[in-house]
Amino acid sequence: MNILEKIALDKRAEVEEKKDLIPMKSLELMPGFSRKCVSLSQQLRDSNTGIIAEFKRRSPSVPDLNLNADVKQVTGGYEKAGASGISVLTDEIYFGGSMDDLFAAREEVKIPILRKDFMIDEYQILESKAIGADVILLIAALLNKKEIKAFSELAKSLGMDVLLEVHNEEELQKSIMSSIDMIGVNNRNLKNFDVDTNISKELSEKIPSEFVKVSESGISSTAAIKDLQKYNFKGFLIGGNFMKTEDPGKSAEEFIRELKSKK
Ligand SMILES: O=C(O)c1ccccc1NCC(=O)[C@H](O)[C@H](O)COP(=O)(O)O
Repeated sequence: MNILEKIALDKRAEVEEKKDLIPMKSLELMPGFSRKCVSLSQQLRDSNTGIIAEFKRRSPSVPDLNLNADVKQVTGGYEKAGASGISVLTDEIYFGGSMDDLFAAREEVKIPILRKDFMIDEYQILESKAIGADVILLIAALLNKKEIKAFSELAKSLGMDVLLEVHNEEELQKSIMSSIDMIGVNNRNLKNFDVDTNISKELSEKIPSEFVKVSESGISSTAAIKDLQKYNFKGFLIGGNFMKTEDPGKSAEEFIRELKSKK
């Protein structure tokens, strides 16, 4: 069983438990439901930098990234740095995140927040809206075409944007549909954790132009972004490169300043 299959298995058990604790109907009474979402895809279209800065304490590939990081301090720093959006890991078992982290980030920032988790049930889409997310992530490797359609249409009906993540052409082909806003290419091979931004470049021309293209994982230099921009990528999801430092907000600020200064 690969790591993604393992995560999905645990996630199913977690979601079933949650459904008993907070029924779907109760989610609709939570504050996020009355909040109007801010569109990440629009922010990326309008930006010359397009950084989606991620808050994560640890991950399967880096188990001790920044275990004691303060979510408000980091996400506030990312917003001040000029990030177009923020990604918050809410998975607890593998990433040390929580719904409280996203809730706290929502209190701190105005820019769009992507809920980074492993969506396998409609319950999680409603939950994302309830806690104040603007965007959900759907991972094509975890879902069939029918699920991608149902989950993305539900998210759109709640006013959220949808970022659909692929790692190969087969996943891309099954995911092309009008309820998707952004297509993210994950440069990380989740079987062995190798990262290679050439995956983004190779898939770029196969992504129809109506979708905002996002390159995810393993980005650690402004030169890599300048290169990916030549392939029409507008969004760049960066986690470890910022979170491994003592002050991720400052690290993002220096990175974005350097990116802006490059022709
Ligand atoms: O990061 C991992 O080890 C990982 C393992 C299994 C599933 C997902 C994983 N990462 C989630 C992400 O998508 C990344 O956190 C995100 O793209 C940022 O990547 P990076 O800039 O390389 O930290």
